[in-house]
Amino acid sequence: MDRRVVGVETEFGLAHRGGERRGLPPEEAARYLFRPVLDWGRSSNVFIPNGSRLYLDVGSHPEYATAECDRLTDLIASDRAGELIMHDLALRAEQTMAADGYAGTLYLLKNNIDSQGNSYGSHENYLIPRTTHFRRLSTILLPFLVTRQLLAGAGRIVPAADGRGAHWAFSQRADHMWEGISSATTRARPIINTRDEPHADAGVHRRLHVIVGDSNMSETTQLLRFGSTDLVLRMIEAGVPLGDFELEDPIAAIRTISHDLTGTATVPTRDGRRVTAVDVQSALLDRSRRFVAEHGAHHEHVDAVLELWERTLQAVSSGDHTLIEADIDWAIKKRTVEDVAARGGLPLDAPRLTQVDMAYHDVHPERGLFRMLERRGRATRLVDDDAVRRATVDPPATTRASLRGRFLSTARAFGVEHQVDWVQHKLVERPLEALMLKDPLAVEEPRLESLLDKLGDRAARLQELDIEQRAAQPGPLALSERYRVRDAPPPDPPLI
Ligand SMILES: Nc1ncnc2c1ncn2[C@@H]1O[C@H](COP(=O)(O)OP(=O)(O)OP(=O)(O)O)[C@@H](O)[C@H]1O
Ligand SMILES: [Mg+2]
Repeated sequence: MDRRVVGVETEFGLAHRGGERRGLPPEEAARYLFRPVLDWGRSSNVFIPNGSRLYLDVGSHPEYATAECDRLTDLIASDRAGELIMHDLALRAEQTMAADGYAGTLYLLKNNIDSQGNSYGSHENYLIPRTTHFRRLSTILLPFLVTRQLLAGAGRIVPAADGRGAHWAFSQRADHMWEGISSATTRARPIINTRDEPHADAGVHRRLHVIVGDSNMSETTQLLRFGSTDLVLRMIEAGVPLGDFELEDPIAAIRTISHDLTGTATVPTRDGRRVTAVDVQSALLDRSRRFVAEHGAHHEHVDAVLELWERTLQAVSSGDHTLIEADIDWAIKKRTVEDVAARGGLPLDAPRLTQVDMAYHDVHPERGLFRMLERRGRATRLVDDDAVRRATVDPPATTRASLRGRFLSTARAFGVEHQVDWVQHKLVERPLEALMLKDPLAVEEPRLESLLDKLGDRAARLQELDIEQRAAQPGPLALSERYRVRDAPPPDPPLI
């Protein structure tokens, strides 16, 4: 597929530290966090004008699912917009909590393990043709994902246990995966989830649901994570021979690989060989290079993806992590922790270093450690602050999310009851005209226009607000109204 639709869902960790009193438990803090969302959409599961979804399930891990994107930079901007949106909600929650006598600081962490060792996810969704051979997903995609942590792991200090001292791991999620491929998400936590909800034409497409990824802070890590996965999927879809790396035990392998920063630990394949993560990744990189040389680059970042992929494998196999210390999350974090450790003469299991590990994922734009590093030029950027801010209110222009955003904003501007999800657009007063947009790449739809026209003479009466006008509205920017209905023109003066 030349244009692949991708979306990523992020669950955030939440911690409230009280001032004089004890902080609120995360469940309660989460309820405060989502209060403006509930006021705005009368539900804790809402689609917002930038085409994305905000969601709070039972429990304490608020979720943001990006709109469907088909350009990597849109995906990165939309994902980062989610951080800003959550941060904005956190600031408001701090104020309401303080007013209720719970003054304190609310920390929102884009990581995957809390201090109690609970894990929460970062789920990727890729549109793939229904014809994709399932067997190839397990022989190629699964070993790719098991070893992809070298490229896209968020890194973690593992406390001493079972006779092994504190050490670094590539991935936050690896120790929390329990199955290779299955249809359950929560209990079994499979690397690839086979639940079949394509949010598209089920006769033509599937939505591949990948549950194994760590949440990333670094934009370049995101580029490599989504860009390399897309390339591997392209080769699978094109039927390119890719060898067979099917692993004997993917779950044992993902753990072994995560805990070996040298990349030299071997894991058994089904056909009785032993391979390292670098072996698997190098083979797939090599084939990707050949594939791109034969078929051409299908988007403007392909060369950057290949270059960073190669550099990352070199960094792991040579042990020279400085090669990627501004580009790949685990290496950026590791360097920072090592700086702090060296300055204070601290061992790796020092509590201060665990704090640094957590602070790396704090989404607060000033306090968050990753953001600080970025400001100091120690993390490479691909999208600028302005693009991220715009992505909090504007949907990506090249997918159906643009239609969803407009439908939602228009219906709200007229105060008309409506229902929206990834596919559906419905005005409650006109249920029979509900519109299912099954093509995720649709950006024009005459039936949607005529549905909107039923709301009145749009062109004449709706005025689109710019981002500053929206920022001036009360409430979170992401929930601000996109249109204002112009006042009716004043009546003509009476003739005398
Ligand atoms: N056809 C599609 N192909 C690829 N990605 C899609 C497609 N449709 C939607 N997405 C993306 O998939 C993600 C869906 O997230 P969401 O969590 O809301 O859905 P879900 O996984 O079906 O539901 P839940 O997590 O509540 O079980 C979003 O990031 C969205 O952009
Ligand atoms: Mg989901």
